[in-house]
Formats: sequence, C-alpha cells, structure tokens
Amino acid sequence: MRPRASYRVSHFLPPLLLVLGGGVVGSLTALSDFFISLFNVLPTLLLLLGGAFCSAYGRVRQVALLLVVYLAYYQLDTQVDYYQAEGVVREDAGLVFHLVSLLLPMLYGLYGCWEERTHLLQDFVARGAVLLALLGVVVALGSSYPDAVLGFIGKVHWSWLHGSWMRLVQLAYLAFAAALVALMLVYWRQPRPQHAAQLLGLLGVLWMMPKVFMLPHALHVMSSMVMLALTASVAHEAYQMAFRDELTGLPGRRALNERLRRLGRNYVLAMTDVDHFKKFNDTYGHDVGDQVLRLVASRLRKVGGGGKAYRYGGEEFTILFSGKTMDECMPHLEAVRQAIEQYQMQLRDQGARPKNDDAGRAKRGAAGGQSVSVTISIGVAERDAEQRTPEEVIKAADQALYSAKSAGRNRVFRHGENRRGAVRVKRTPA
Ligand SMILES: Nc1nc2c(ncn2[C@@H]2O[C@H](COP(=O)(O)OP(=O)(O)OP(=O)(O)O)[C@@H](O)[C@H]2O)c(=O)[nH]1
Repeated sequence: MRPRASYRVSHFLPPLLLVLGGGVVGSLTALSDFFISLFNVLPTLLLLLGGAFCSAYGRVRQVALLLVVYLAYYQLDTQVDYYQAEGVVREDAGLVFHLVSLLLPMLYGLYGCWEERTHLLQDFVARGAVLLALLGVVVALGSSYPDAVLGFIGKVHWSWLHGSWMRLVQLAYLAFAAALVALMLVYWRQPRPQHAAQLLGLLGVLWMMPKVFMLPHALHVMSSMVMLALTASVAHEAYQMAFRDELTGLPGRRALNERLRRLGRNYVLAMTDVDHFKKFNDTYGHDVGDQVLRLVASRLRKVGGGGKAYRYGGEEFTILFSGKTMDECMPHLEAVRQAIEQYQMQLRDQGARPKNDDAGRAKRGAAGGQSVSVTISIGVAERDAEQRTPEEVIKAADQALYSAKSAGRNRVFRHGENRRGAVRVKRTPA
C-alpha cells in the first residue's frame, strides 16, 4: 500500500518566497545594471542547468514545464526588446502576445497534470510530440491567417464574464482558471513539493502576463523565479527522498546520523520499539502493520520536552533530546508510552485488504474498520563519562531497550537500571 502523503506548508514555502520575490523585484521600474544583466541570462541558464538537473533526477514533467515557460519567455522577450528599442510594438505583437497568453496556461496545465511514466524516454518523446504538434498547427495558422486567428481569439467575449481588471483576452483567463483547478487537484491528490511549486509557478505566470509590456523587468524576473521554483522543488524532493522516511514521514536514519554529528555535550537518546510487532503483522497483515507504524510515528512526533523522533529502521524509532538530561526527558517518554498504549487506532478497511481469498477469509473481521492498539518499549541513555560518543549512547539505549523487553515490555527503562535491579519507571496496568 502506498503511504498517503500529507499536506505541508513546507511544500509551498520555497516556491512562495521565490514567486513573491519575483513579484516584488519584477514590479520595480529600475534595476541596477548588474541585475538587468543577470535576469537577461537567467532564464536561459535555468533552462540548461535546471533542465539538466531535473533530467538527472528523471523529472521529465519539470523539464517540460521549464521548456514551456522558456518558450513563452523567448517569444515575449523578442517582442519586449523591440518595443523597448523602437518605442512601438512589432506588427505581430498582438497575435504573438494573445497566442502565448492562451497556449502557456494550456500547455503548462497539461504538463503539470500529466503523470510521469516509468519509461523516461517514452515520456519525453510523448510530451515533445504534443508540444511540436500543437505549436506546428498554431504557427501554421498564425502565419497563414494572422487576422483570422487574432479575430477569433479576441471575438470570444462574454460580457457577463468581463471584469475591468482583465488585461488578457477572456479565453486566456479561462485557460488559466482551468489549469489552476487542475493543478490544485493534482496537489490535493498527491501533496508533493513539485506539485506545490507548479501550482504557485502558474500564479506567478498569471501575475506576469498582463505586465509584460507595462513593467520593464516583469517578464525576465518572473520567468526566472518560476523556473527557479520548478527546479528547486526537484531538489526539495531529492532531499526528502534522502532524509525522510517515506512510510511514516519522520526523518530517517540518514537524517539522524547527520544530526548526531552536530550534537553538543548534553543529550539524551531513546530507542523505541513496537512490542510483538511480528505477531501483529502475522495476525493483521503487513499493510495493517504499516498503518500502525504510521500511527505510532504520528504519536512519537508529538513527544514533548523538545524531543525529535526519527525512524531508525523497521519498527524501531529514536527520540533525540538535545541539551537535556535524562531526568528532564523521562516524564515525556513515559507520557508518549502511555499515549500509545491508550491510543485506539482506527484501521482503514482498504489498507487491510488481503491479497487472496484464503488470506481474506483468515483475516476477515480481524482488523478492517476496527480499532487496535499496540504498546512500545523504550530504552533511554544519556551522554556521560561512560558513554561519550553518540554511537556509545545509542548502544547504551539499545541495552536499556533490551532490558525493558526482557522485563515484560510496555515500559521505559533507563540505561543502567537493570544493573541496579531492573526498576522500571512507571507503568499503568494493561
Ligand atoms: N508492516 C511492517 N512491518 C515491519 C516493517 N519493518 C519491520 N517490520 C516487521 O517488524 C517485525 C519485527 O519483529 P521482531 O524484531 O521479531 O520483534 P517483535 O515481534 O516486535 O518482538 P519484540 O520486539 O521482542 O517485542 C518483523 O516481523 C518485521 O517484518 C515495516 O516497515 N512494515
């Protein structure tokens, strides 16, 4: 079963900052020579470097989006350059501008919704073929019958839809609205940084289009920022893949290792393990086991006292308290143990669906739609004269965990407690 990702503000933050920054800088009427030169080359650089980066990560969709934004930028830039040099617009300015304002949201929305295929080359060829076919038809029509095409785009006008703020043809706004709704649905179904970035990128383009001839830097600055946001979202996902555990959404073992290298002198590590999890998996199935791990993780994430939870591996989690002593952490660990013990987890029927009829009969009524509960055991150790390195503290916490398991599970044990007579901290009767 694929884990359901959750909506996060962090998905939107980097593209939001870039698009807002683009809006602010793009609204300026004067920029220094340095920034003018920079924004003149940035879209091309981003197409090349961003495109290479996204391709290396197999993100064909982002490459297609970069290409669409760049092609629109290139067409409009030619027009804006002429306008700024000559003081009048080119003969074909109206046709080019209206076609771009219509095709850009259409293609951007299409590529944004188009699911990536496993075969990258096929995916790329299919997207390229659609782009070439559409552009081929539009260029052929536009060059053979420019007045008719322009007349058609401008003629579609519903007075009930008109707003005085509208600077583009109505069809373009409809295309933007359709693309926005489609991209919102894409994010809603799969909340990922890339989907958030493409959604905000479209808003950036919507802001930019009416200002292309009005503000001298809007086109260069916003195109750059949208392309940067699209590229950065791929880097964001790559980072998540490396450092976040996909099943639980907690930071994973690699993130823990990174954190352990930057610890101060005082810290506490707690190793946590779900009790009798093998039996649980055998009874309810692996999918239900996965659901339970996610629910346990969601509780561990809320541990108090400044603790941060990581998935160590399998059904083991680590909680790190930086700058804390063991005595300060124990009440919070005990609280989280109790919270999990008392937590009646509602299992989704879907996730518990068995693979075959026999397994289904065996499991029927076992968990689907029911609530189950699990317990955890915790072993805790802190950095002291005996355990000086993080590896030694983890080892000590592991020994305490082993003692907690041996003593009957569902309890929190400090390192060294077993040697002093295996006194557990506290345990409410099951
Ligand atoms: N569903 C699911 N099970 C997992 C995952 N990772 C590890 N497991 C299972 O976790 C179980 C761990 O079992 P054991 O190490 O024997 O421990 P246990 O049954 O929890 O027993 P105690 O730890 O002694 O209480 C194994 O059955 C693994 O297959 C996972 O990501 N999903």
